[in-house]
Amino acid sequence: MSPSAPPPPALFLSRVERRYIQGTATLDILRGADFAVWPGEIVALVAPSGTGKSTLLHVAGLLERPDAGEVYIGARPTVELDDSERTRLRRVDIGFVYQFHHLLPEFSALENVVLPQLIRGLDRKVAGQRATDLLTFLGIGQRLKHRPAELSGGEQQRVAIARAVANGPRVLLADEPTGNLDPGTADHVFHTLIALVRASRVGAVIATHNLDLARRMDRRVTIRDGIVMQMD
Ligand SMILES: Nc1ncnc2c1ncn2[C@@H]1O[C@H](COP(=O)(O)OP(=O)(O)OP(=O)(O)O)[C@@H](O)[C@H]1O
Repeated sequence: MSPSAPPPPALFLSRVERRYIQGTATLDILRGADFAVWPGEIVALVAPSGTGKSTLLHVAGLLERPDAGEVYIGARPTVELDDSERTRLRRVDIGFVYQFHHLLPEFSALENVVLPQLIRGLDRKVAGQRATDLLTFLGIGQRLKHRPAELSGGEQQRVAIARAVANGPRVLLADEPTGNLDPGTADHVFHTLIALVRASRVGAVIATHNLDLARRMDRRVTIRDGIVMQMD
């Protein structure tokens, strides 16, 4: 690649197909979906229930293999990689945020953000400093030693966001990240999430039913007949 070549998309799905067999029926959920997300871009994924949002996130996050097509993380094709290489790539390059935070209850906020970095092989001190910086950026620097049960829902979700970006991923995938929060808290968490994505240049896909939040992202896409389409 020449020095002046633009950076590749953070995430690129090329002609992705994914189908499920349910009894005697075949469900063609993704039917040749093309979808690119650029570094620093935040894309809202808004589509009716059952159209394939989670499927798309699972394929993009290397949790499921497509039946056809290719998934690029940065410039790297992933479909032909073996399971251990896909797991490694997932740990380093992809962050996930779910509706329910899935934090480890017996660990503090800080430890929850340190752990994925240790699993990746980072030094404990470096990991601790990065976790502290991230949690401070997200406005919960005063809660580092609290366990999840001692935090509010919004605080828990901010810890989950810090954990998702702790390893400096290229791609952040979020499935209704504020769906479990009251509107005021959701707004605040969303705001900090956006700020973090902008600051870190991660490419983010956020599945949501909340059109108000979707309008505040860079771009909105939907899934229609198994294809990803721009909404506006
Ligand atoms: N592992 C699976 N086996 C069989 N069918 C599946 C599987 N996973 C998903 N499906 C089906 O594929 C379709 C799409 O599911 P998916 O979870 O991607 O939809 P969604 O758009 O995320 O929905 P929601 O907004 O309700 O979460 C659904 O009909 C679902 O039942």
